[in-house]
Amino acid sequence: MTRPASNLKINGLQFRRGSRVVLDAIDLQLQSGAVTAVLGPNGAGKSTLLSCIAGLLRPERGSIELDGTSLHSLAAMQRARRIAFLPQTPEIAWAVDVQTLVGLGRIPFQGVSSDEEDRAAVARAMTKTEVAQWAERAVTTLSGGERARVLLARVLAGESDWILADEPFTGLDPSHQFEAAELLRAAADQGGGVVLTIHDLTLAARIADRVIIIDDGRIVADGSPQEALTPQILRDVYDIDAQWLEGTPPTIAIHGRATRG
Ligand SMILES: Nc1ncnc2c1ncn2[C@@H]1O[C@H](COP(=O)(O)OP(=O)(O)OP(=O)(O)O)[C@@H](O)[C@H]1O
Repeated sequence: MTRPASNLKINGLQFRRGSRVVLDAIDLQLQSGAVTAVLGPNGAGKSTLLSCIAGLLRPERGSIELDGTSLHSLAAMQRARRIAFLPQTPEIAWAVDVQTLVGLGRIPFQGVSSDEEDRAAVARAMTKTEVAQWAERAVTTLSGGERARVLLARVLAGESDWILADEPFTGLDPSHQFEAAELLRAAADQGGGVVLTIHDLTLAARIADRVIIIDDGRIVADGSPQEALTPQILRDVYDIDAQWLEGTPPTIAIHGRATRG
């Protein structure tokens, strides 16, 4: 099943925390059918950008449009049906079972889809992420990585046009990182839009069609992984010496902190 094309258009976005400008002059057009990876140092503004695009934070300046409609003119539930958000450190305060937690991904569809459709979407998401085995278990009894897969299942259960995922691979072992990456890739291949933040350069290069690098609240690189993750940009942004290694697929070797001459 392929979805109709969708786009997110961000113009002149500025977001402040108190007097501090955390994001500035962000202009971006995001197209569905692709995986966009947002990278940058700690505190650069990546999570803030995703929260703005999800409609959870309201920027002081600029506009965000979803298919030509201002994001903030949409009702919260309407927005949530189109854009699913996986936060970086989701709090799970209560011992809800896995199936119920994944079902929370269907809340925006209450009154819109049938119980049967909701159950089927939850089952699909749990199968894809291989969490069905824990359906009855309290989420609080799962390991960090197991919980990360359940949270990914919750986002997939929404079957929304867009998935915004803030560091979705954190805490996952290498095999499950690839599995999660493949699930997000598949969502994009089926016409969905995927925007994720990530710190792993090689995984970003492998999974993303487009890489956006943010430094100190501004976009400093935007292009294919080869265009955006150049040794010079990596040196400027992260202060590291890194190089691309030939291979299938290519990888990025980090030699260490940049040596200053
Ligand atoms: N609730 C908050 N109150 C005040 N400042 C905040 C708040 N949340 C984030 N910030 C600040 O805004 C800046 C951008 O934070 P953000 O979480 O967007 O960075 P990030 O690029 O996602 O970082 P990381 O890679 O460490 O997750 C940081 O300097 C951070 O300290």
